[in-house]
Amino acid sequence: MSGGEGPQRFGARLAEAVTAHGPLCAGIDPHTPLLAAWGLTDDADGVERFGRIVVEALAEHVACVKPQAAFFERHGSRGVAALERVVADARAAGLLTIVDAKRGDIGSTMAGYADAFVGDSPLAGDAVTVSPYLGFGSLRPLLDLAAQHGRGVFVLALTSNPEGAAVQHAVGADGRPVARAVAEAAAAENAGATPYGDVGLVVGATVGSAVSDLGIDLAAVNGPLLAPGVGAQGGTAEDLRQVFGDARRLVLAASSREVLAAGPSTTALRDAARRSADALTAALAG
Ligand SMILES: O=c1ccn([C@@H]2O[C@H](COP(=O)(O)O)[C@@H](O)[C@H]2O)c(=O)[nH]1
Repeated sequence: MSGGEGPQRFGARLAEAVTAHGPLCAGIDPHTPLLAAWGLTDDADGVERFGRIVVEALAEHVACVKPQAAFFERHGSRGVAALERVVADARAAGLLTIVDAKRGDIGSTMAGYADAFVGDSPLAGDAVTVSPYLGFGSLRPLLDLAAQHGRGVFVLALTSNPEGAAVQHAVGADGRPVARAVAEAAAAENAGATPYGDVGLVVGATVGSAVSDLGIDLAAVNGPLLAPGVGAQGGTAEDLRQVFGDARRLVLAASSREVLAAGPSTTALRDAARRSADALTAALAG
């Protein structure tokens, strides 16, 4: 979608936000111990308050936020309504939102997830995470609706957890490692887009040498590379340079618990996020 024909594309909006605020996507993960530490109840009201505090603290200070849908869904319909209000709050504050929902299903059901997460539903943020492990092609309805609405999609490629390798490093029938096939499919979606396309990948900060070992050309993806695992999972800003190499200009690092541990003070949250964004900017520069 080019300028003037519809909503500004996600890739363009994200690139602008990263230029303004640095490559940090702050997670909104209201874990039970964090809710307790913040003096909040472990229910729908607590997770909503938690999310809205993060939005208030970080709007105009970070490129985007990533609410983790699981922590809202665990409180049922009231939790889902809380997530909707956090997404609305972020939008009103001008903060980009990636809803980390990791949906994936057969194509016909994917159309339902598309309506929920990249269509007109109140659950739709600026982008959503999805799983390609029912086949990249099964994502088609969601990829198409996201493009129509100027929204983004982050496809799991090399996840930050150690168990992911058993599936993602496996070599498929066509001789390509599964994660490389996912990366090449994302690249095809983004061909020709500037500054980059709307279909990103999830590649953990903790994956070590997997990108080069599997022969994955991340720069060719030409889409944002969401890198969770910085902070609580042991990944560092310096690791990102090693993992992403020439593709580092595409990196959007995700960090949740490390930043959230500074709350509930909005000033302390903001300071923690700024420190993290500055370290990431420095590590990824040049
Ligand atoms: O490969 C992945 C994909 C997603 N995540 C999510 O990111 C955050 C990480 O939280 P931290 O507190 O910074 O560890 C969380 O919501 C995960 O579900 C990931 O970690 N790895």
